[in-house]
Amino acid sequence: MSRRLRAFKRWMKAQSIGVSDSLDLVDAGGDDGVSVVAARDIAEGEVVAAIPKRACLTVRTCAASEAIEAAGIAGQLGLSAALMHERGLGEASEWYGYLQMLPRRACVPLTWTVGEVDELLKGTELQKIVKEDKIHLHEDWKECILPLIASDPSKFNSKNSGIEQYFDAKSLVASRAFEIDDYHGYGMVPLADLFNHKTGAEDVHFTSVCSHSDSESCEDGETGAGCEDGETGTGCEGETGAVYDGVDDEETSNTNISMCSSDSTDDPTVLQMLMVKDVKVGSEVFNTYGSIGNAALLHRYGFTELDNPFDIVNIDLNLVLQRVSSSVSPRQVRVRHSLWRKLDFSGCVSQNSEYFEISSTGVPQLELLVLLYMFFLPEKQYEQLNHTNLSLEEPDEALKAVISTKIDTKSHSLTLEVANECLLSDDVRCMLVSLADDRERLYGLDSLEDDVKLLKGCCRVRERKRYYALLLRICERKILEKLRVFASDGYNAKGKL
Ligand SMILES: C[S@@+](CC[C@H](N)C(=O)[O-])C[C@H]1O[C@@H](n2cnc3c(N)ncnc32)[C@H](O)[C@@H]1O
Repeated sequence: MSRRLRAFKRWMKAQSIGVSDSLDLVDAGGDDGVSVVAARDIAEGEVVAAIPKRACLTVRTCAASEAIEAAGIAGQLGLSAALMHERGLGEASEWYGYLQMLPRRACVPLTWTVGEVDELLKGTELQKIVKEDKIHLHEDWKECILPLIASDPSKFNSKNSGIEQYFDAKSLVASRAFEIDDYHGYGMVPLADLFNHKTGAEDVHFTSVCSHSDSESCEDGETGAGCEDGETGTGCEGETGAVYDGVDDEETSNTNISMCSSDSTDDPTVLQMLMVKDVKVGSEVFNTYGSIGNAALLHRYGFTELDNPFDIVNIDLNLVLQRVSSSVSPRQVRVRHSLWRKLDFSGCVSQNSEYFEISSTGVPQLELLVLLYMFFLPEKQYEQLNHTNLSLEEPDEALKAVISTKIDTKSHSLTLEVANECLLSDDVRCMLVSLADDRERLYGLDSLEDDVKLLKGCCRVRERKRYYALLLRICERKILEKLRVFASDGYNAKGKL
């Protein structure tokens, strides 16, 4: 066992953090860090860890609580300030045994250089987003952390709370923090943050009994879940007393907990890790950070997964308008785009850009199909649609109106399949293929095959950034391939209508 793990176990024991003897903590070092492995067969329903909330590092529990609260900083920003301050205290921090286990920073794109972002994330949606994040974080630091330094230089200074330290802390908070309850808000939860992620196949859930509810258990199970400006509430004042006593005297062994089912405690001052599946001895025990695509996984946690069913590719609205302009007149693009909006259709909107999602199976967002369909609608049907009186409060009213330019919607029940088939005119299918090509060109000159070859020669441990960025590109490009198949399958499906 590594020295840092031994120190962490001693610290957990002192904090009355209970760990079941069914869990082994394994330290691989480097960016892979620690993982949790089953030391024996574990049964669904077992509580494998119990963590008093007061052992979590939050704005409420940290030594600089007053200064941070007086500055009105909450959410992830407040927690980042708390983390920076505790790290600055070194061995004097109450959380030193925990903090010495953490990497200096998480290997997330936010902490990559701009050069690395431009090279490794070229063509992916993250390239722009991460550069914007960097700018926003600089602003946050100037607007919130600099005044904190000015307000209490005994606690915050440029050495523990400089811009570098802020990026380090923010990357750790984003990739490891949990939402604890209304009172604590976000927190670093020792032990719970050692479980790695597996999409849709987790073994364990993080559970917290809500501070404002007597009976409900609020299951979150996601690290880094929630938004930047999440606020801490003021409901329940401090918790008292140790809850679980370690029963093992050996300094390097787990602080065993004896309870074995979720019924054993409904103590609102304690967080639990509850098994939701049987796990065999020797297997890794996984948590889930949520059902999210690879770009989101890389953005927040610094890794990606092959065959992630929640993976998506985005196609920007501007790219669509540009591509369509090569086939229809600028006036037609403008007028029909505007009718699409009037009918209350829109893409997804994030950070000043509007885009359409293509699912992991290559199926485009319905709104994109509607838009493309409308661009190529013959003038007569377009005029009919333009003059239809619609009550947009009715669900699917606008979609029905669009579809009724092709089929009699009264004699067809409007399923997604029917809608897809109707909207997939020859022009739409051609456009989808062209859009897949346009989107693919953003990755540069290397082909998908080149990327696959590069990945084969890339070491995940030594070249972590390149490896996961390549995997993201490859997965996105495979989705674009599936989009092309979706577009051509439309030919076969056409006869069915
Ligand atoms: C909450 S921590 C999990 C524990 C972490 N392994 C450690 O050493 O502390 C989250 C980080 O673990 C790593 N991680 C978690 N799940 C992973 C996975 N499935 N593949 C690769 N890295 C993973 C990522 O670096 C992520 O930012």
